[in-house]
Amino acid sequence: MLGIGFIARKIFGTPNDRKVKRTRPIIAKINALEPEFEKLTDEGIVAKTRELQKRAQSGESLDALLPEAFANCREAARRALGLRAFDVQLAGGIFLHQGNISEMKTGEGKTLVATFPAYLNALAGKGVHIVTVNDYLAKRDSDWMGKVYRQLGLTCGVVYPFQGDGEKRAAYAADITYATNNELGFDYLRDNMKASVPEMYQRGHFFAIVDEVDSILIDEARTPLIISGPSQDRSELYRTLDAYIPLLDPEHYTLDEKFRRVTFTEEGNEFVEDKLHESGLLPEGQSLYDPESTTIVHHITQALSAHKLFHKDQNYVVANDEVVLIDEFTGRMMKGRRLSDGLHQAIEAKENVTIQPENVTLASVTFQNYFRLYSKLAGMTGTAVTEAEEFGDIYSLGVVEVPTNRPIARKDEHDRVYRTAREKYAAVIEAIQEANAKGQPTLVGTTSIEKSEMLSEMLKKAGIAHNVLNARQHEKEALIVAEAGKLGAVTIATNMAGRGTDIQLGGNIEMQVLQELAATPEANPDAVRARIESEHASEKEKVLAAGGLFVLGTERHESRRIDNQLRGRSGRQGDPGRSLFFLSLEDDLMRIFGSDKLEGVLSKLGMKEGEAIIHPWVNKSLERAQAKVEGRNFDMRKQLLKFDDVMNDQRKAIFSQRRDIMETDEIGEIARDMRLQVIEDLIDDYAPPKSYVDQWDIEGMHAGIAEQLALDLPITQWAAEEGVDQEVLGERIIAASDALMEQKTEGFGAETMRLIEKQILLQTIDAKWREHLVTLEHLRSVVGFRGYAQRDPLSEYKTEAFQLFEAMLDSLRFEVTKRLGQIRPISEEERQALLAEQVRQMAQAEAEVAPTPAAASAEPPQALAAAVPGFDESDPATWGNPARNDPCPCGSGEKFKHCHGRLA
Ligand SMILES: Nc1ncnc2c1ncn2[C@@H]1O[C@H](COP(=O)(O)OP(=O)(O)OP(=O)(O)O)[C@@H](O)[C@H]1O
Repeated sequence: MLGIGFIARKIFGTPNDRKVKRTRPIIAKINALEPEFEKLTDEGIVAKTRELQKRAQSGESLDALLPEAFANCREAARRALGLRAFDVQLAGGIFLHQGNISEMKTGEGKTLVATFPAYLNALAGKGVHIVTVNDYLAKRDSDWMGKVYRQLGLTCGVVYPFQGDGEKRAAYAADITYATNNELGFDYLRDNMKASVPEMYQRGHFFAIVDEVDSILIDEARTPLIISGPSQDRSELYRTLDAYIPLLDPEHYTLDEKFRRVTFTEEGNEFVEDKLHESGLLPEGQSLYDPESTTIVHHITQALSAHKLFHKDQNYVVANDEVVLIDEFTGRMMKGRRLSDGLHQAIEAKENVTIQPENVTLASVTFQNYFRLYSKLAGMTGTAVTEAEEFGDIYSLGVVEVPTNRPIARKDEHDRVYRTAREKYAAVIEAIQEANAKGQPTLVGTTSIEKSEMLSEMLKKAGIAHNVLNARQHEKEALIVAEAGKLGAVTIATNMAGRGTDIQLGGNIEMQVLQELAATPEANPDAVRARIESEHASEKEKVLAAGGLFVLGTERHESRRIDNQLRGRSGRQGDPGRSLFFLSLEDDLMRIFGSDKLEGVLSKLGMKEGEAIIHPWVNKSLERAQAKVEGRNFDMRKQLLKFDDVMNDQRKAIFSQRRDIMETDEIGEIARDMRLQVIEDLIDDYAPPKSYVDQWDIEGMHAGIAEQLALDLPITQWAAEEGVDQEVLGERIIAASDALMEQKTEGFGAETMRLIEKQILLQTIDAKWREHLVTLEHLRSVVGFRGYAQRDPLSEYKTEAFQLFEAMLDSLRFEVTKRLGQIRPISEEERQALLAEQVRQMAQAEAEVAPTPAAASAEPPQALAAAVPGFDESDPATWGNPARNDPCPCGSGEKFKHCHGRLA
């Protein structure tokens, strides 16, 4: 029976239908403008952009400009790419502009959709960021869509790892910037470690369109981005502990695959304890349960995890003496990403590669918090409804389903479930052969590099020609994708073939033209293109007749979305296609997530060797298992976010303080306020409020003042005077310390003093903040245990994190005041000595680099000769090139690298 809800939906439409309907009048306006814009010359299009920019920047709302801007953009894209955006694409663009997630089915052309809101919002002149999941897509999309922006008279840039400074700066200064979430997050962190505003790359966080938004804001949200620096080398420890793991028996540990957890049993603990005693890593008489053993327990547990939870070629690959992680969702190598807390080192020990030094966190941010910096956020995806709740909860983003341009013609068949993996793969090979025989291009999805290579071996044996697309082959990605839609092509892929893998039926014309022109440079490009286009048309005809692209899945992923993305490689733009998953009871997902019931049912049905069960009930029960995992991950992320929120508020406070300090002209006042607070604290400590003189710790105060303010004051005498209370004392100390600082300012000159104050403040903030991050991390791991004491870990964490933050600010004030008290201009003799030392060191450095002419010429000796006669400590331009470990010529007493050397 149909419920009231259904009838109501039929009459009134769903909320989604209504949202889509509301775009109709706007789209009608854009369409009505089309003939007028078609008539514009190329210059006319650019002139229109300039006009719109003026209007936007003089206060006209972007909403009001939308129809003209979209009409201009559509015309520009038609000229630059030969694609006329469909009405549904405009609708998708409108939703993005309104700060929503546009859900558009795979292959509907989201890359083009993003140009509309990007163009409109870029008119405001504050920069628009388009965020992609990987560097390949950032480059591809900025090349591809860059043509549209240029046609419109706007600039477009791309940001990528290891880019030159100038190029990156230009990319961020462009109207539209393409970048991965990683690069954006890292640049944000790096920017906030810089010493002055002009050095920063990002000019703010105005509007971001996040492509494949669920991958970035949901899958990856759990991973914090971390900038870290090396600390001590403990490779010996890792190697020693690693050697114990292979000696363990199954009763020594318990493995919980569902929660990805492995722990030692009582027996295991005893075994390990003995081993540690033998090697001397654990002192005799100390047990693993003693609090002093925390670190060693931690590391031996990591060694165990490295062996039991991390699998080569599934979770990571070993390449060039390095352990490189593989992204679970995209199947791509995550170069530079390291597991924390010694886990990466444990895996390195297991794989017997060089153990990289452990790192300490210098700065970190999660994607969730990075993206919450933007004034407006929007996203695109093929598959968001499964996570609509999370988007609403965490990012306040609404999800709108945009209808497809043409109905989907792909057939998604029911799963086929076999008893064993062996039977499953036999059936897979057979299905590939069958499709191949009629020329249907086939894309085979696998869940790991290992499995993709195993299947490749099997196909070789069966004599079927094919390509393999996995993280090992990523250089050839574009080429393999370009071929994958050709008649009879077979492509085995890991989940690298997901978002953005645009497989064109009959092959990719552009790629073929490029290849042919590279092989025969003398050929006429137009003739080559014409021939390839006509060949392509007939090949596409045959592929369509064979049924379009066949997507064959060999396992289901934990997340439904990843499965849907694989299916979505087929049936793009209304093309025909087919998708089918082959599963077995031995698959991880089935094994781990309640296949008992399933197995019972199947055995009752009495399956024969090689036979599959195909039933909608199986699909349903699998989807339930997947939903369960997704739900659990969601809860984990929410919890993580709550913890991270605490740090995020603190980070925002510190980063904004930092920026104020970089920009302010009143640094002297900030430093003085800090000093006054320090003096107040000192008096409170040694002469508490309402206490009498004979209760004061006068000696302590004298020493404290000497230490903090570099002043030797007659506190004892003052305290003996009639009528001297805390207030009078305070006034005298302030006067003395003000006088001292004034004297220093005169000695250095006001300008240099400001520079020094700024640097000391920034350096100290950075150092304190880093220490604080480490402390917070420790606090986080410790509060978990407190759960046993019936206390809520989160509120414990919040309270303590706040106290730690306040303590950090206190110690920041003390440190800055102390360091400023210690600086002094250097004397004439010291200056001479310093110069002599510099000359000596430079001569030595030159002697060392002499054998390589290039390096020697990089530091011309004239630089020094020119610098010495005019040396002026207040003018860094006259210092020549001090060595990093030398005292800073400004006379701060700090090493150059910690002082002015940081700015250079
Ligand atoms: N208006 C249009 N007219 C004709 N073809 C179009 C149009 N818009 C996009 N296309 C084509 O559709 C294909 C898919 O585009 P695109 O890769 O942007 O899809 P997508 O929505 O991002 O898919 P997915 O995210 O699932 O990979 C491309 O080959 C593109 O050229």
